Amino acid sequence: GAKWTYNGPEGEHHWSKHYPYCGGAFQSPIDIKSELLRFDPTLRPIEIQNYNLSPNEQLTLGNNGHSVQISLPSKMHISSLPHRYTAAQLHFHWGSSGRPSGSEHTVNSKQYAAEMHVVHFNSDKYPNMSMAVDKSDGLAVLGVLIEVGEFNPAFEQFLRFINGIKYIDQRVQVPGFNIRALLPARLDEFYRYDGSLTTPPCYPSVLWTIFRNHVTISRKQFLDMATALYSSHAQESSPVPLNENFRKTQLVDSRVVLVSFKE
Ligand SMILES: NS(=O)(=O)c1cc(-c2ccccc2)cc(-c2ccccc2)c1
Ligand SMILES: [Zn+2]
Repeated sequence: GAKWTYNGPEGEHHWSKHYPYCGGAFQSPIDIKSELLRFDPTLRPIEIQNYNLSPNEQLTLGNNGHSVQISLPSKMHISSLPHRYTAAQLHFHWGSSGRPSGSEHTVNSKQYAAEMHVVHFNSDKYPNMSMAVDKSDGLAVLGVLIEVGEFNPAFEQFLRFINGIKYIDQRVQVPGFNIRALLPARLDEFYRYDGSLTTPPCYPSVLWTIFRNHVTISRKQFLDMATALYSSHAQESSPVPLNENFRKTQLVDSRVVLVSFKE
């Protein structure tokens, strides 16, 4: 995509020059602070369909220069929201080998090692992702906070291929696996707020669901993700490591964060 980075002259403080929404309201990520929270008894558990993919299905694992992403089949969707939200892709944000804190959302100022985003679009109202991406009810993203701890076999299903996508625009096909296994056990405990894409063009089009409980990956798995990738092309003489790909937390203004749990 167009040139933007997380640091330097095209870093996040300059995004709004080419992407005006990045300087606007309803921006993500945010620091989820206790004093912002309001329990909402009407929040239903997240219900997902067709996340358990067969190994006979192929998924595209790619390096887009800003993150590692996995394309998702359109049979995967969220069925518990007011409209059907169909899966498009999932990707990650992480720190670096020297700084194992690279989540985008923080909880009472605690930053996690990394964060996964599963991006869906409102397929009831829009024919495809491109038509949905800039509409206020266009996208629903599931956010999972990631800590370093126990080894996570589900993450291994794609991490074992990561050396095939070291450089920008490289892609490999990987066998399908149970994407549900990447999520925490409890899909009924989450934070909910209206926000935006956390990358340019920063459209305020995202219904955010951040699960309360984090998942863990091992230190080696974290290092694989945080040190394997470059945002430069394969033949470039000076490779540019792809890490610290998280946006800083944004102003909440008068937004409230709803929670589905009481204590
Ligand atoms: N972080 S995010 O969830 O807000 C996000 C969503 C989408 C997104 C994806 C499909 C449709 C619509 C929006 C793309 C990115 C992205 C990450 C790295 C590089 C470029 C773009 C990030
Ligand atoms: Zn993201």
